[in-house]
Amino acid sequence: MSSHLVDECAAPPKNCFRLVVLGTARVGKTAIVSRFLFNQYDDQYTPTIEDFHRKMYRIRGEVYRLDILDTSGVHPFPAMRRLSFLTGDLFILVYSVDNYESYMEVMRLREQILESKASCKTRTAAPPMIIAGNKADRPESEREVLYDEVAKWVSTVKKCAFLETSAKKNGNINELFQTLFELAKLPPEMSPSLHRRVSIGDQAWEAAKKGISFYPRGKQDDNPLGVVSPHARRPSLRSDLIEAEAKAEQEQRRAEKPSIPKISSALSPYRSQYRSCTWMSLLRQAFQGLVRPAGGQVCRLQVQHRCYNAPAAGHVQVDMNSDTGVATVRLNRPPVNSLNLDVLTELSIALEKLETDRSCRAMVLASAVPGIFSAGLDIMEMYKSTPERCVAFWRALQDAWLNLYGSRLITMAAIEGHSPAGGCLLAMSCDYRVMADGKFQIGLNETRLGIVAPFWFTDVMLCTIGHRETEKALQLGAMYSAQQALSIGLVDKVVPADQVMSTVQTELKSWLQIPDAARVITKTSMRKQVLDRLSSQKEKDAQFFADFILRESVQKSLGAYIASLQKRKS
Ligand SMILES: CCCCC/C=C\C/C=C\CCC/C=C/C(=O)SCCNC(=O)CCNC(=O)[C@H](O)C(C)(C)COP(=O)(O)OP(=O)(O)OC[C@H]1O[C@@H](n2cnc3c(N)ncnc32)[C@H](O)[C@@H]1OP(=O)(O)O
Repeated sequence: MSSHLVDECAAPPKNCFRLVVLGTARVGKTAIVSRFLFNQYDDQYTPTIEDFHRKMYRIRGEVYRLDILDTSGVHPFPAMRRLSFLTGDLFILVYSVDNYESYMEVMRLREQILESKASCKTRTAAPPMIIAGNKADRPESEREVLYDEVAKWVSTVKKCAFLETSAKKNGNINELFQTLFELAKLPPEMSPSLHRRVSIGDQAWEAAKKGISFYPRGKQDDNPLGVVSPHARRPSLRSDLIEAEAKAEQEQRRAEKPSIPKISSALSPYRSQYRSCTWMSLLRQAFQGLVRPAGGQVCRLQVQHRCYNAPAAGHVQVDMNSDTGVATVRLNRPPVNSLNLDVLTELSIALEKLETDRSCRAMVLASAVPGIFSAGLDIMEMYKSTPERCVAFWRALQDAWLNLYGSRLITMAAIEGHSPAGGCLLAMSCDYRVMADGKFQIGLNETRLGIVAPFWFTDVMLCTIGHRETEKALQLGAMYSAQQALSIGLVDKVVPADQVMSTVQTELKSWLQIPDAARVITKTSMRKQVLDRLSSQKEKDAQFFADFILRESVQKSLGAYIASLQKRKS
């Protein structure tokens, strides 16, 4: 039976909750989830990338839905991680009693969740959380985290509980969920021991779905049921938004005060602040703490992004060919694909998703806008902006670049148009570049705008064309034709515009013949130093960018450059 039938008895928004499970690798997050859902334990360790589960309940005549996000402890996917903070209603933070560092990570995670929630002023400033000290079955001699130390810390923090657990021995798993559900004021029957686990097709569940009594009269309501949806998929951004709105409306109707505005109306005053403001951009701004709710009222933003065929994904289109394992990612922000906060966020999330998609081996970065690859960073993000916005924007760029340059995938740029500055950075960060011959230009032209290419732009160019060419290119802010770019090694192949894509596909064939593991190790070892240089100083770099770009002299140069672009047009 398919999962949509489970959803036939859809839970009302007020009864839908998202539980996010976080912690470092190998602490037993998936084992806890597996005990909770299936009462199973698997001794084999397989790193989780991100798993989504859904459990439906029928409790006292009402339907409830619990979505569970089992997150990765291994991979650094910052955009996905921040989204999980934003969309979670309740959290389990897991450490392992034999690993002190994993406990430290739990403390950091709690801070990050609170920071993220506070920044978008969601209804729950401190969401309910429980700390699970897992692997409590380990011998005392291996213990690195003392029970008393954690208990003492947890007693000082709000809306937080603590239990030691053993997913292996099924120790305290029921209690863990029961305590969390109590803390979150959810029905206690949601915990494993307080409802009957049934499967789809079970007569009791089918009867409950139809609202008829399977049991003798009056008995059904006393028998809470829980069913795991076998094919649950993460909801799209749009359906999450619709649901979040419905939930907020419902709550507004239920509670006479305080009134909770519709999300759209709560956020609408902010739409006018930004050009082409989409829901994705509102998510992004909330994500970065830039959206404040209207009129001092509270609103809840519970959204999720799915990159494949997500109807709400506007600026980055992903087309995954599962036969070949090749994804095509197209920038789609007319007129010139300038990279603003939204585009960079969408790009980051798309890249993270592809990175975790085991069927994906290669990615072609291209444009959906004719005649342009990307005009680079959106100058309007840097002109007359605020320090907070500048930092948020720069962090988004850093994340997108780290995801692209550090990707395990074969990455190829199909440059079918102009590619200045940030556009050139994206192209250079791929493994291979094919450019259309003709009038199009590519290069790092920052000095012409009166700004300076950051050290990591420079590093990538150095790795691509060497020291001497980079020195000249950067000082002059040189823009090259495709043929000139080919001659200095800035691109790998130049072909007529209508053959760029087919040439990329042909080139890909030989790259795909190389065993992935060997290729990835080689790529990683060659790029590590450059990636580490930025990773180790991201915050400093973001602050430095904001300070630099907001200097009066730099703003003046940017203003003049914008005017020159407009003049050239007229
Ligand atoms: C020791 C000190 C170290 C300090 C270092 C610290 C920190 C680093 C600080 C700063 C680093 C910043 C790094 C910056 C990177 C960048 O990417 S900056 C962006 C550079 N991009 C450009 O210069 C491209 C400019 N655009 C063009 O040249 C052309 O538009 C084109 C891409 C060749 C396309 O030409 P065409 O097809 O003719 O289109 P139009 O020129 O008519 O443009 C259409 C509209 O789009 C607007 N636009 C163009 N580019 C951008 C852009 N990048 N951002 C925003 N808007 C852009 C253009 O103005 C037109 O708008 P209107 O229709 O007139 O409204």
